[in-house]
Amino acid sequence: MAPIEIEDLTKRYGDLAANDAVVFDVERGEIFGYLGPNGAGKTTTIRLLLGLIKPTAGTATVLGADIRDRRALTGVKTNIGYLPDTLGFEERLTGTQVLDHFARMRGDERRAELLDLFRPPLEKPVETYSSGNKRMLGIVQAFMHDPDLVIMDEPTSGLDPLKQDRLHQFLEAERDAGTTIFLSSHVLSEVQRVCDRVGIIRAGKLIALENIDDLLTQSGKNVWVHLEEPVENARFLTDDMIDVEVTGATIQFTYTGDVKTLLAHLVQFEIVDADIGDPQLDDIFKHYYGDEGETDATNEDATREDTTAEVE
Ligand SMILES: Nc1ncnc2c1ncn2[C@@H]1O[C@H](COP(=O)(O)OP(=O)(O)OP(=O)(O)O)[C@@H](O)[C@H]1O
Repeated sequence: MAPIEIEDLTKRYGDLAANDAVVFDVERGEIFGYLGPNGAGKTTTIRLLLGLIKPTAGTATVLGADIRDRRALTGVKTNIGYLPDTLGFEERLTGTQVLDHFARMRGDERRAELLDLFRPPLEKPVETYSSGNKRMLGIVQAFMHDPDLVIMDEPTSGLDPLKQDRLHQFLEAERDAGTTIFLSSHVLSEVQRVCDRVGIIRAGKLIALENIDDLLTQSGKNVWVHLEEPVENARFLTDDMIDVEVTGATIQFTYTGDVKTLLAHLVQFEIVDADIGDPQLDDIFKHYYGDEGETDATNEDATREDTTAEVE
């Protein structure tokens, strides 16, 4: 059984489907990236998986426990690490006291090793921490009981590039040692770097589920051509060119056909300069989202059902 199996998972807030019949599995020993812009439904899925909110329909299992079965879910939580998007630590406690609290619930056999790596301050109250240091404490908390499955909501938000890099290397090493990692992100370079597979969610619906390498290769080539002078679109453009942008004599597009055919086509024109390259994940993301990349604060005024951010 896969560590996470999601079946038609649905969560409605009034008319809004924050998750709409979402289906996918997260396999053992992979880093799975869950992508989508603000408001797409990523946090909703995570909170459902942790039993912090209840599904309207459908279900999921996490380490074999049905998320609707409170007792079963509590049983497996000792083997799950969770890094919430908003860290709900008791602000007056020191870092050490926060970690002691989680250690009493789930253990802390890797605490020293993780503190050595991520180095959050320990002796001052959490309310005085920078957001980056708070996240470092959260990372220690999420991994210190050596869980089989770690769920992270926007893990690098607030981290400087060096700390991001340290976290990415750490996640890759954990994955190689067999830990399953599910992370949500809208930092596409991060997902492209560390994730093995990716699920893309849009307005509550899963719209892509792919191995990262396949997603990048299937998505064609990014082509940029600068011509001696503008030509008529009808002469230049072919059906294999998508996401086309023409600015004067410069044409940019994604080419979904065979590269040899493209080159044979291009030589008919007076080309000043050209570049043909592999797409990046952000190009693919733009393709899926179009102009909606900046969604979608829909229903922000709806009544919030639950604001708990910490695993019980
Ligand atoms: N408790 C709630 N009550 C009403 N609407 C909610 C509630 N929680 C989330 N929503 C709505 O559900 C949708 C999905 O929200 P969600 O937080 O899952 O998105 P997200 O992809 O995690 O976004 P972000 O990247 O901004 O964290 C949004 O439209 C949001 O306003």
